[in-house]
Amino acid sequence: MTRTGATRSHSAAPSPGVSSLSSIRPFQRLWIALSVSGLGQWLSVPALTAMAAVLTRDEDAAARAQAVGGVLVVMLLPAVLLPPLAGMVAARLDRRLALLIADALRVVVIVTVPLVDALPWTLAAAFLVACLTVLWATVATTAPPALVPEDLRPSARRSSVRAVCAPAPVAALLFAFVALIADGTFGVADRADLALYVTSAVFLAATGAVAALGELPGTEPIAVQAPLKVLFQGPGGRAAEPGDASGAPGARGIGLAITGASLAVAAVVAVARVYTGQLGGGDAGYGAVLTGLTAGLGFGLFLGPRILVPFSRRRLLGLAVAAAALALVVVSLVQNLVVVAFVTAFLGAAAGIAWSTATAALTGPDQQPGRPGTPGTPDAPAGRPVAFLRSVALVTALVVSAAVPPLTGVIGSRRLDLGGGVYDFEGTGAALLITGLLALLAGLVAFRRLDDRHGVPLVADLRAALQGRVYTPPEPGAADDRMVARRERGVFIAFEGGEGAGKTTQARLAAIWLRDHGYDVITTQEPGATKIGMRLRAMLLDRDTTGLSDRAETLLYAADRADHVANVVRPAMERGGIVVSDRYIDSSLAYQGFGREQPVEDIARVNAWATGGLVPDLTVLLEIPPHAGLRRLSAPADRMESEPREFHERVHAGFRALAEADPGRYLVLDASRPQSELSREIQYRIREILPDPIPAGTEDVTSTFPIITD
Ligand SMILES: Nc1ncnc2c1ncn2[C@@H]1O[C@H](COP(=O)(O)OP(=O)(O)O)[C@@H](O)[C@H]1O
Ligand SMILES: Cc1cn([C@H]2C[C@H](O)[C@@H](COP(=O)(O)OP(=O)(O)O)O2)c(=O)[nH]c1=O
Repeated sequence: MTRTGATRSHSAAPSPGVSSLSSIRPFQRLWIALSVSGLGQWLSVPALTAMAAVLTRDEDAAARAQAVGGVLVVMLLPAVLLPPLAGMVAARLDRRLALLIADALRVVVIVTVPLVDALPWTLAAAFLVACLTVLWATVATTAPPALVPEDLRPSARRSSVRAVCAPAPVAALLFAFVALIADGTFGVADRADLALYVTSAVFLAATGAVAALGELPGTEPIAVQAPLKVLFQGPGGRAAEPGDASGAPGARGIGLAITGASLAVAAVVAVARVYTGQLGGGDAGYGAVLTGLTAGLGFGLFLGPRILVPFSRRRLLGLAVAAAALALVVVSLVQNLVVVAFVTAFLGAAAGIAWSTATAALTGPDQQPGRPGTPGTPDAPAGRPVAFLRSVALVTALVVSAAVPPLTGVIGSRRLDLGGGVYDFEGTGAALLITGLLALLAGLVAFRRLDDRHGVPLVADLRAALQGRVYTPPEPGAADDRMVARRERGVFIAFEGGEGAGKTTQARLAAIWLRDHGYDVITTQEPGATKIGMRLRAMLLDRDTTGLSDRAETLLYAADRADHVANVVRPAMERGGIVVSDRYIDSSLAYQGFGREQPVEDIARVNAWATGGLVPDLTVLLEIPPHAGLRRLSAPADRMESEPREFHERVHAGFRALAEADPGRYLVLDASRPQSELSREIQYRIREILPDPIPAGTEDVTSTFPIITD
């Protein structure tokens, strides 16, 4: 989640155990069989869509686009709806038998498509192939790990996912090659046949390879998550709550980003066959565009963890989605097949970067699959968030495949009179343009929601990252270095975060810096800034306090806050001071709301009443994983610190959700960074909200004041 941490966490080191995997013969043989089958699986998509296009060749572009879209829809539906059923079937079948059935039946179904030569059967066959693919994929990702020792299973799992996905660009290239041969050999009516026969042959080869395998042990459990359920429940596994406290910080923004990236990728796939036809390319052109897209995706997945290492991963995610969307806009406007193929490759790369960055952000630095230094990290902890993103992508692709082809028909061919000239466009291009703009909107909103460098100029940040460093704002220049004697209303700055995040340290450093510049600064904290507050604090934090109800705890913190605001904060602000508080209302929302699982709105209401609605001008949120923060503390744990890990995880996610709900008021920082860097960023942000400088004449006088250092 945090910038530098997440970046380092999935750097370029090889996955542990890969070299040992290659020495396990049964695993290798299964891997090869799965890769061949994977090739057939990816080849079946362009082959069946091309068949649908051939069968509607005498109809208009909209009808062709809908036939192609129909094939894509029926191929995606099983992937969205059937995984739980496939899991149940796979669990009851011998693993090898399940692979054999899936491969052999796909040989038969696909070979019948050119023989029957009719659209309804093409659609039905596409559906059957997709159902078999779901069954196959369930076994393909769970069978290989059972063949390797326990400690190699995580890398075996990742390796089998690669066997399933990596053949996609090879399949697209093979399709383009086969289409070139078919174009020169067959009549228009039979041009898609060869690709289908080749697909069938690939599945036949896979069947043979599986038949030659030995017994596949079924020790690895099959736990299949239903995509729609995962989508509804969110990455944390619970139904989404206001502010999204589902245990995966920023999940909504990340989900939105993946929606944007999937919109762009799926729109290209949905109209590529018809669009390339309109640009003068046949199936070979279609294959070339798909090759660009899939190779770009693969390259982007590889590049994601390695590109712009010092740059905020969250910013990178938003930017990658925006780049993919802009590429789609270019694809929609440039009516040249070669350019379209290249720009599509760029689109794929941007989407690949978005995917790998999103999964890294959701699974967190400690749970990165393949992270160096964590050999044997099981995929399980990362499984749920990745399943969530997969569901988002699948459902987006399904909606796009169902909606974009009809949209091309609704728009139709048009001529735009631009005064000086005319611009002819087809419904396909216009539908791509609309989807591209939607994806761009998703990317920009996601960027805003996810931005963890609020106030840091993007261009300077990017430039610094290109030079291999993290951008840190400059020291305040002479012109900003003005002093302020007094003003009518003060400034209220709160420091928030979990235990040991460095709130006290940073609040103190900020106060010193402000005092150095002549401000009247009041440092304070919660709970316990007043006499009454001290007594409440003792009650709240003493480990001897047992049986305190959650509501009573909430009210005691609110009582402390009411006293604090009435007797310390408001008087200081009324005399124009700058109040720096170590914790404020957000602590109650995070601890008593998210942590204790009480309704956050109720806590907010009680506290708004207690404080007369006083909200900080700036809240600095210092983020640190709870276990790391708690490790920093040396004193014996108090009543709150001794809460279980899950409590602190909820508090952590709660703080993040609060910041995301009102990004303008927060500065969110990775608290694992060095203290000096953090305080520099805090100073930079505080300067934005400081009162106006006083006239220069007064400055001459105040600049001679002695510096107060604490
Ligand atoms: N950025 C940092 N990096 C490493 N250690 C830090 C950092 N900031 C604070 N610390 C140390 O962590 C401990 C807890 O810091 P503190 O400011 O008391 O946290 P909090 O008030 O959030 O509980 C202290 O020992 C402090 O010196
Ligand atoms: C202000 C506030 C604090 N707390 C908790 C958080 C801390 O565990 C504890 C305050 O302890 P304290 O030692 O002051 O904070 P820190 O450990 O961050 O330096 O009270 C709440 O649960 N609700 C609140 O509203």
